[in-house]
Amino acid sequence: MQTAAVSKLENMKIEELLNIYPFAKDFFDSFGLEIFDDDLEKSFSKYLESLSEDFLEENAIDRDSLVNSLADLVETMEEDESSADVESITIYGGKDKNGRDENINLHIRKGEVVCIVGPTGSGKSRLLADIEWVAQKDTPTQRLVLINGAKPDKKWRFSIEYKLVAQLSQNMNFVMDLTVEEFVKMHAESRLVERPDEKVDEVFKLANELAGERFDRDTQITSLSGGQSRALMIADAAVLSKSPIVLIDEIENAGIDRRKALNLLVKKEKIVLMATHDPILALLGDKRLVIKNGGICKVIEVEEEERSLLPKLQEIDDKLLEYRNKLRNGETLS
Ligand SMILES: Nc1ncnc2c1ncn2[C@@H]1O[C@H](COP(=O)(O)OP(=O)(O)OP(=O)(O)O)[C@@H](O)[C@H]1O
Repeated sequence: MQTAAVSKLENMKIEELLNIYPFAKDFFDSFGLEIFDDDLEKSFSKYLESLSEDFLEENAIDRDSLVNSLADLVETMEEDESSADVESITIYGGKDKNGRDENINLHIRKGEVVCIVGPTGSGKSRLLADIEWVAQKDTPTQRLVLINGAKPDKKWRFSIEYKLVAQLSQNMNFVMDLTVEEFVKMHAESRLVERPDEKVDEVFKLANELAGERFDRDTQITSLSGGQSRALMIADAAVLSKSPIVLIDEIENAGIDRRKALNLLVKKEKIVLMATHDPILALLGDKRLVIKNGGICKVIEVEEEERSLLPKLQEIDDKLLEYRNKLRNGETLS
């Protein structure tokens, strides 16, 4: 708990506190604390002192934990606001592996999907890492990343509470002995979302829509298939994560509905960047960054002409899926 935040609250007049943090009214109500007109001029600490010991005992509360809980709530609400307001990121090019200028100035807006392509070792992960770290010419690439067109607030780089980026990696190794419902609920509670039960329902429903095979709320997470756990992670990131940017490494062959997964993230107004060589995902994206020798060497806007290949690719993909399922079920392919 930050003591500065606590003492700021303690010194604030009740009237000021309710004006700046309207949700404090619900907070007081939930503890049965009534605010009368003559309380408005009191500081929060004076107000707390005016509560009788009997009242505190009856309601099983104490002054310190009231201040701390309100400070926690303020922190969470402020985090919500600041996470919601990332409208864009801008990447100013640095140098490639030979020290040549990257010559790029790339603007990515909320709701955009950007694919990153390039040979092994070309620097795709480095680019994702530069974004995650909000590079300020202080990484091997010397790239500069801006948020909303400006130098980023320190919180994006140095605070653990403000996570700019949610990473979805290929390996979902669950080791916990929990059911799907318990796992998602734990996430919802740790992220202090409002109405956690509704959010848990939403994550579960979406994850099942994305997964090839259905699973139940009481399925153990350790027994989910690769596709099911990936679907659960994507739904979880879309609904519960406050991070405005989602970075995904390859999701091909994960047995999930990739189009729905992307649509879901876009609908939640996230910026999505993914390293992928899956042609369907590449065509579903808005642009494609081509990486060579550590630098972005080309930006391809996905045009209608290229995108018109999608139905054909989808058909091939469905066919492959059908064969894969046949193999899975022990059938022959002829
Ligand atoms: N512009 C650069 N200047 C210096 N080093 C760089 C640059 N870009 C990338 N590198 C370094 O090159 C190495 C390979 O990069 P990276 O791991 O990002 O490649 P990749 O495309 O993700 O590879 P893979 O497809 O195999 O995962 C890393 O050590 C990375 O830090």
